[in-house]
Order: sequence, then C-alpha cells, then structure tokens
Amino acid sequence: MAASAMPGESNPRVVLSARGLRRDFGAFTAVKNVDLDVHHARVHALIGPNGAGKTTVFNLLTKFLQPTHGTITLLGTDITRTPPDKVARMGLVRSFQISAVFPHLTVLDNVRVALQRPNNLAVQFWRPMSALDRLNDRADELIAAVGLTRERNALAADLSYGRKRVLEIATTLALDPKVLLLDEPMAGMGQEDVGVVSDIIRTVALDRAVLMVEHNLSVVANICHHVTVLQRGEILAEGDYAEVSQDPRVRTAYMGTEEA
Ligand SMILES: Nc1ncnc2c1ncn2[C@@H]1O[C@H](COP(=O)(O)OP(=O)(O)OP(=O)(O)O)[C@@H](O)[C@H]1O
Repeated sequence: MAASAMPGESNPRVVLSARGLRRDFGAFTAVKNVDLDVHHARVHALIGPNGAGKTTVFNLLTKFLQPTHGTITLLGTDITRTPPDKVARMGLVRSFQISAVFPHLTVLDNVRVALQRPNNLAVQFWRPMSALDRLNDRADELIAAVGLTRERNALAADLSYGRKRVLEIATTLALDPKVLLLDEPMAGMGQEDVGVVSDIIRTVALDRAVLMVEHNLSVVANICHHVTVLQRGEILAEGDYAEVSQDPRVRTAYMGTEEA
C-alpha cells in the first residue's frame, strides 16, 4: 500500500538516523553499510530473511551493541557512544526494555508502575499502591488508548497472550517514547489480536516514530509507510511496501515464501 494512503504527517522529519552502520563479530560481519532514516509520524518496517541482521541493527540503534563503524543520531544528537540507559531516557525505547508485565498486578497497577519510570523513580514495590493514585488519570488514558479499559482491574496473569502483549505496549508507551522500536510485535498472536495491535501501532505513530521488525508481511503492507529490506547485513531495497514487494531482488531473497 502506498505511504500516501496512510495517516501521518505529509512532510515528516527524521528523528533517528544511522550512517554507514557496521558490526563485526570476530571475522563475521553481521551488519554493513546500513544507512537508515526513521521519521516522526511514520511506521517503518525492517524486514528480511532469517539471519539478515535485523536484531543486530536494533541492538546497535538502542546501543545494546556498539557499532564497529558508523554513526547514529537521535533527535539531532550523536548517540554513537551514548550508553543504552541514556538513549532510552532521550526517548528511544525498545518494547522489551520495560515491557515486563507483572502477572500478579492488575492492568491498572502494571501501567501505574511503568508510569513512575519516566521520572527516574525506582520501582518502589514496598510503597503501597495507593501512593500511585496520582497516576490514575494518565494510566486510564493509556489503558483506553490500547483498548484495555474492560480489563482495567483484571490481573495481568488472567489476560490472553494477545492482551498481555497489548498491555506491554501500554507500559512501553508510559515512557512517552519519541521513537518506539518494536521487535516482532505480532509474534504468536491470533488474527483478531493482530488487527487490534495494528490499529494501536497506527495510532501511536501519529505523534511518534515507530520502527518495527516484523515477519508478517500483510501487517507490513497494511500499516507501514516505509520498508527497509535487509539481506546478509546489507540493505537490499527500500521504499513503500508496493515498491519493495515488486523488487525482483526482494522476491529472490524471499524465494520459497513468495509473499514479498
Ligand atoms: N553475538 C553474536 N556473535 C556472533 N554472531 C552473531 C551474534 N549476533 C548475531 N550474529 C549473527 O549475525 C547474523 C545476523 O543475526 P540477527 O539476529 O541480527 O538476524 P535477524 O535478521 O534478526 O534474524 P532472525 O529473523 O532469525 O531473528 C546471523 O548470522 C547471526 O548468527
């Protein structure tokens, strides 16, 4: 689907960029020559066959791994040598960084606990939950935004797998990221939850950038404005889904699945 058919800014700005990104593991080069521009108000997919380097790129962008070469810029600041916790505080948040759902807390309390973190407060389990009451309004907004209002007082342990993943997204959004990195957000979900989570991602991308690794190509076609295809650590193709899916090199890379 063409980017123009999706909601989002008509002239979005770049909020995260990488230039000449490379990562060697000993003699093996997992990522090389990767240039990436991630835009505000856009959903950007990183796709590619198994072992293409998608996770390594995520680890480099979030600074879990140091690049062998190249530079990374977040919101105009060079973060190539910035530690991951600082990068997260600057607004680049990967879903699993705070997405641990506490099974014996309710949906509301999970979100309230997550909401403490932007203020750099350690999670203070020994304090009564009533100390978090002031966070209720914002927590309820986030719960409503991801469609969990009916489950507000349910224990996280009692949610279905798909609803738990939705709760994870709500706890990630509690950090108010400027750039949200989602690692296979649809993995293991049933079709109904895929639709719900697709809608949530579309909505959250209206005022932030989303970069996602996703194997489900119909999701990529439906919600992603821009697609970068990696193969053997290098960018094979880029463009909107219609463009990359017509690219013969992409079709060859995906040969065997025929979905691209
Ligand atoms: N720490 C490491 N040490 C050595 N090789 C690594 C390391 N991490 C990743 N690799 C290699 O780098 C390549 C890219 O791996 P990566 O996990 O980034 O690919 P991917 O596209 O995320 O794959 P998948 O879709 O299967 O998750 C693979 O060949 C992998 O074996």
